[in-house]
Amino acid sequence: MPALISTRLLILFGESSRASRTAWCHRGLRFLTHAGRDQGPLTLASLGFKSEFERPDKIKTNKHEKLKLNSAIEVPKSKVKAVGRNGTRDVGVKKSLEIESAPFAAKSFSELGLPPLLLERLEKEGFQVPTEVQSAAIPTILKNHDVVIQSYTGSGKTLAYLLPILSEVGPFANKSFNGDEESRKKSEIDAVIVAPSRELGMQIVREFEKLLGPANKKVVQQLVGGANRSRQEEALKKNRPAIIVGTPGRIAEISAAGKLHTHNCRYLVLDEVDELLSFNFREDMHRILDHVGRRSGANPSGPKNLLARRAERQTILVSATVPFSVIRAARSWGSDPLLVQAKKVTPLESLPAPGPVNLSRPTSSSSSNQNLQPQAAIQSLPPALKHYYCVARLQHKVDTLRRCVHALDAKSVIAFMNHTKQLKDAVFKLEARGIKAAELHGDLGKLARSTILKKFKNGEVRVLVTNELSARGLDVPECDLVVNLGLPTDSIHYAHRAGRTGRLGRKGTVVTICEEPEVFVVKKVQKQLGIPIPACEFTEGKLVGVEEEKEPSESLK
Ligand SMILES: Nc1ncnc2c1ncn2[C@@H]1O[C@H](COP(=O)(O)OP(=O)(O)OP(=O)(O)O)[C@@H](O)[C@H]1O
Repeated sequence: MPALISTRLLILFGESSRASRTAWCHRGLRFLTHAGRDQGPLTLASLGFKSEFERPDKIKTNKHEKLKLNSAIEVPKSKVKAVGRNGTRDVGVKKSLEIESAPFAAKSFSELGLPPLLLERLEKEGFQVPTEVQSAAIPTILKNHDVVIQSYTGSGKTLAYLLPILSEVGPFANKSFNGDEESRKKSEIDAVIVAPSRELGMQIVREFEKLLGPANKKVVQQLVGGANRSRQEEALKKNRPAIIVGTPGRIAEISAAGKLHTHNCRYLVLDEVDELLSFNFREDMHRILDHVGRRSGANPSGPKNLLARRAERQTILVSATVPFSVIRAARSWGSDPLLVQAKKVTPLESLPAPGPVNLSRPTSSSSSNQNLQPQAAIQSLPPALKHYYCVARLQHKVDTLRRCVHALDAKSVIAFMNHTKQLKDAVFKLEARGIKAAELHGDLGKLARSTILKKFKNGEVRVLVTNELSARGLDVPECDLVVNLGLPTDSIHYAHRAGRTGRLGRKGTVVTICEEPEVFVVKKVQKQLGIPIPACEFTEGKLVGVEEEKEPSESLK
């Protein structure tokens, strides 16, 4: 039964008093988040692995590598794999993993073993210091491990996999790994990156293009739905891209038509993997997993084929939220996969199976969601985010949003609603009150979607009213406020929506506007994420804190 919360106006915050309340919230946030995470540093040594270094000849070494190899971990012969110079994996070679020596907090990209040409490009594009997750992931991927990359929204996970791929594929790669031009022409796609939405796919392509520069743009091609398929197929034939980025449906479609040759592919990246494992994508993902990096000539139905697949490609799974279903998938698709987080690399085999599922309410159609654990969301939020909730009647929600935008003086706002039909009405109401707004949802065409996003990114649109489509991966660094006008289905969805703001250390606020009977959902999200979400109101153009009087039964819990 929903908790009954009577509220009383507590303080009228001016800028300074708001700051002090914020500081309180932050202390609470840090403490709770820290308490949730602080189980001592988990290193491979602490997990009982041998600290001994051996570098067998067959394993590739990166010439540019400047890592200090202080210690290493020896892995049983049977479980070792590596990518050879021609892109095939040498299986059964004794290999040492220098995970512990990965410079988790590298001061520059040059410490991470990237090729000089790529370092030059990074500098040109203004990327100077790698983030923590990049510092951990780049050397680990360069050492050929299958990985699951988990770190909070906006922490730079895209470059964490993109840079090691560009170190070995395309114009910046060491030629001895890349092969000569002739063999590259003969070879197929080298890297397949899958994303659950067109917007995210296009964003990843732009990130690649930024580093590749105009001269090498054709090394990467996007294969997203909603665009002309035959044009994409023609471009594949003409440009022979080494990297493709796309949505599951379009990649599977072109692959099934025999126009996409990925059997010798070296990298398969699933960005927002927990979403890609959902029921909606099941068939397409099946095809992709079956055909990317498969040894040509292998019997597709036999059990040996699975082993062949494992041996051929490097699988990189990425998300801010990693439920156990992803861990299980990574274990079955990869060999000795590692979980890479900021400052931490853990063998997946050492992770315990999850406890009983405890979700606030039934989730969407996603089958993987059945396996979601509240813990999956805990480390997914940027620590500097501020969270509030505000009670409003359904018919007053949009007006409350307007007052919220003014009170926080937010410049770039993403407002989430659950039903597409409601978006137009909300936009109309906001525009009528002089706030530039636009709707973004899946029913719009590709062109309309990219035009709206462009306008939002360049500041022409102040409030983007959208649905779950924009919850994952969308990177608009300027976004300083996220508002939930419709409640997210669970803490995982809350985390992804919230993560559209406060990216890469920036300030950000998340406000959930809900009806009184929905407050219990906010309370559950708060508990599952381990963050304070205090109540607030918007009065006289200011954010006003509201004290909550707990039910007697609640205070006894
Ligand atoms: N080392 C870096 N230095 C400066 N900016 C960076 C660096 N790494 C990434 N960025 C920028 O940070 C922003 C967020 O990165 P990215 O989108 O990869 O985050 P993410 O962790 O994938 O987030 P999400 O989980 O929401 O998908 C992007 O604008 C990216 O260009």
